Amino acid sequence: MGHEDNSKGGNGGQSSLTKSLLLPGLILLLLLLLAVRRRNRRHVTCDAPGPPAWPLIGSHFHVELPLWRWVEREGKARYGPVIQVRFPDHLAVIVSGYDEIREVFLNESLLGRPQLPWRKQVGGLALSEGKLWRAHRTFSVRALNDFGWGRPACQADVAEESRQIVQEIRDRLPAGPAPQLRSAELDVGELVTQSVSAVISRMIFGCEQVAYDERFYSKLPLMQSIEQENRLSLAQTLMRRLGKLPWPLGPAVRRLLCLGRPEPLVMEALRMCQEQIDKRRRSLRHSQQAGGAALARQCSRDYSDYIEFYLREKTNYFSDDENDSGRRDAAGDAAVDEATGAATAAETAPDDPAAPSMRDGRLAMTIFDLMTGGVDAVANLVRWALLLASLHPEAQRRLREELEAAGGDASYADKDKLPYAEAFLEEVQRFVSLLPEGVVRRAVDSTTIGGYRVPKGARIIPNLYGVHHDPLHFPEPDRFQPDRFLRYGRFQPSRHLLPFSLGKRACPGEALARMEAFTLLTAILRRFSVALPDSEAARLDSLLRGSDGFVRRVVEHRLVFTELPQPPPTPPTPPTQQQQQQQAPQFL
Ligand code: HEM
Repeated sequence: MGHEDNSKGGNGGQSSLTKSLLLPGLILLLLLLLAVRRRNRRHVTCDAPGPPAWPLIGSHFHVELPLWRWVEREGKARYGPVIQVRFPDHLAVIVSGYDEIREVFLNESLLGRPQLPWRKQVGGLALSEGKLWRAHRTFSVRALNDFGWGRPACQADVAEESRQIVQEIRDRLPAGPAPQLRSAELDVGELVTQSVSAVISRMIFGCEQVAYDERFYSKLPLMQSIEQENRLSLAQTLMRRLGKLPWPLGPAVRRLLCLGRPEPLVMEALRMCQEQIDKRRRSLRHSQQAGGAALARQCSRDYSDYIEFYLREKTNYFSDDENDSGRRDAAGDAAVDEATGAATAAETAPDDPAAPSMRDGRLAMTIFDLMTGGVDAVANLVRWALLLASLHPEAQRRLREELEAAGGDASYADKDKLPYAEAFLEEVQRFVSLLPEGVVRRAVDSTTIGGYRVPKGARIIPNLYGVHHDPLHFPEPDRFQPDRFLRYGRFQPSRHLLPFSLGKRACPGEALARMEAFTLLTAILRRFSVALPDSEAARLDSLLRGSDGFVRRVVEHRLVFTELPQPPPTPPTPPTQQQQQQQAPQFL
């Protein structure tokens, strides 16, 4: 009995313990459920259709990368023009219809970009947001527009570059007996990239160009960060998610995985850029000491370069509290200071506008963005245009006839006389869609797209390839047909073609890109015919597929370049009266 009583007493003790724990447990659970409900109410969830999503791994196994290919192959037909895809560390919304993409580009709540922890506070153009982005954007667009980028003076620079590339190609052709046309199989990819990068580096750094260095152009932050983002493995996205956990776990994971610091390659690129900025600053100072005359002698152009503009105008554009929130990301700042050798604000004499400051680090980031944005896309546009010209001899013939009819050395200023050349390049942009997913945006506030709710923080991917290949707007979209951009013999652009996007975040380099691509392509095709050699024809499918990067790069290939009979050489255009009268600018 005593034993029974004891055991009863023991069970009774356990059950009273259970009872006393049950009530607080239930209350805790109830509170948790209420908190989750409140949170869900506060946080808008996306109601767009999409593939199934599983806890932690999201829709990882239901989609393929790059997303635009998956959307075109099956996603669009199954889920429609707005699709949500959940990844372990973020929600992506892929938008394919023209009306919906237009809505994205013009929506103020979708002006953000996915944020890399270290990049947030160091500015740059392409991946910053808020006030910081606005300040850099206003500054850069002003520099691009008002200081001659895309204007006649700058056109002369590009024309000079196109003469040089033509000469380089000629030099690579074997000498032959006089009446026979000289011909050779060449890969001109690097020549084109060098030309484009020479133009843009002269515009940014002035006359002292940065020597061509492939690392500098292929590994720059804009490309690198976006491409890395697009290629993250499941394990990497899971790590990212762990890094978002609350203190102390999240910060510990971030520190362990070095998530808050720029890549060593980015640091190297920043350092290279800072060296150029310092060099330019010194030369401008010397030129000012010599009364501006030295610069005028040294450079034959009449527009400012980007750094010159920065040194002269920065106080008008940037204030000390330009940070979005006033918070500074210590790890990011320190890393960029270290990379660029820039002094912190405290070390900088406030009344010395030429002294290095933290903003030099930001200038370096913006320059990277302009150079990577500028070089890779434009060089690939010209290379795609040459490849497509080689596959369409009839288009090539019409283009050349038009160039001959417009006069031996017709330039970009004569483009109204060259509607077929413009239509040809427009069709290259459509057919290839160089940035098939544009540049990813981020919702800075909850909003809607095509009537679907989209929460703050979601990444928005505009499927530009999909719009450019929509049979509703471009019949037989997989046929290369420049004539679709001609009407009664005149160039007729289409509003459904959006290679440079629209609205406040649209590509700031559009005018320059169009001018460069047009000038280089017409200069090359005026002097040479291009054809695909048999050795390359065997892998035509992979050539037409291109690479699956952020920019659809042309894969390496050779074309047969045959020199055409030369028109008589025309002397270089003398400087205009306005150009001669223009005073050497004052800086520093
Ligand atoms: C064929 C050539 C080019 C194409 C197809 C292209 C396309 C684009 C697109 C689609 C965007 C994204 C806009 C958005 O999010 O709405 C963009 C942004 C950008 N592009 Fe271009 N681009 C080209 C050439 C250039 C050139 C020559 C430069 C530099 C001079 C440049 C610099 C930039 C920069 C800095 C951004 C980021 C702008 C921002 O976020 O505010 N691009 N480009």
